[in-house]
Amino acid sequence: MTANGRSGYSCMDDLKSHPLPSIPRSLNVRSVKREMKTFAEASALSFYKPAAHVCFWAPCYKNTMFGTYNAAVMMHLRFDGTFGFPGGLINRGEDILDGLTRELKEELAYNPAVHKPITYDDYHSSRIVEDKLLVLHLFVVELSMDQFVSLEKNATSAEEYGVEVFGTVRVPLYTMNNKYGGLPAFLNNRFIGCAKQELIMALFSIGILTDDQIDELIDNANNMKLAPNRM
Ligand SMILES: O=c1[nH]cnc2c1ncn2[C@@H]1O[C@H](COP(=O)(O)OP(=O)(O)O)[C@@H](O)[C@H]1O
Repeated sequence: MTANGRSGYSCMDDLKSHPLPSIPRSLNVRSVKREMKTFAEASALSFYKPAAHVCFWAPCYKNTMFGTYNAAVMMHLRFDGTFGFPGGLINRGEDILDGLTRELKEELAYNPAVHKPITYDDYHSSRIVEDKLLVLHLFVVELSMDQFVSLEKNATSAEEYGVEVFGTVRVPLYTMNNKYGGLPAFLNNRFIGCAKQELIMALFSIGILTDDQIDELIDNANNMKLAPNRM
């Protein structure tokens, strides 16, 4: 069983029975719900171009002088200066997992034999971008901390490092005493497309954040006046 709550999907077609994930209260708004599609609905949009991205995470308890966190969650800095998840466009006729694996090799030097192969059980959700005719599939993949750290270390040897991607980051999952430093401040970065909402959804599905914590997080992120060194 995965953080996505399911198991036993062996091929792309199996995902057609996958329901919509539960959406955190703060994202349960019309604009988000309109874009979220079940895999079956998304696959029926044959003229949309698919892309797949992955949120790698690993359980890891760390108590630092800035805050405490229970998981390492990976995002990366992209060529355009925004944060997003590793992954990319799937070629016409290509299996989604094959395309995702190809992209991850290019961007992260990901090696399924070392870092754990991604399976359809790791599928989380799909969203459409109507004006770009895109369907964006998100996978949420739990690694061991050893696998996660190996992926971080390998990333600088990837073919696309310094071209399409400028390094992985661990998302700071705590909120500092000033109620802004850490995750609220991180959320005020620029994110590609719906990646910020995908991050919040992934943290909710994994069980790292509850509805109440997400509400508070968004309030704190919006409340930049609490930051001592605001720009
Ligand atoms: O983390 C993400 N979440 C959701 N959408 C993303 C993310 N990263 C990129 N995208 C979107 O996916 C599409 C493909 O972008 P990407 O740069 O990953 O593909 P590529 O590596 O094949 O060029 C773009 O429209 C981009 O806006």
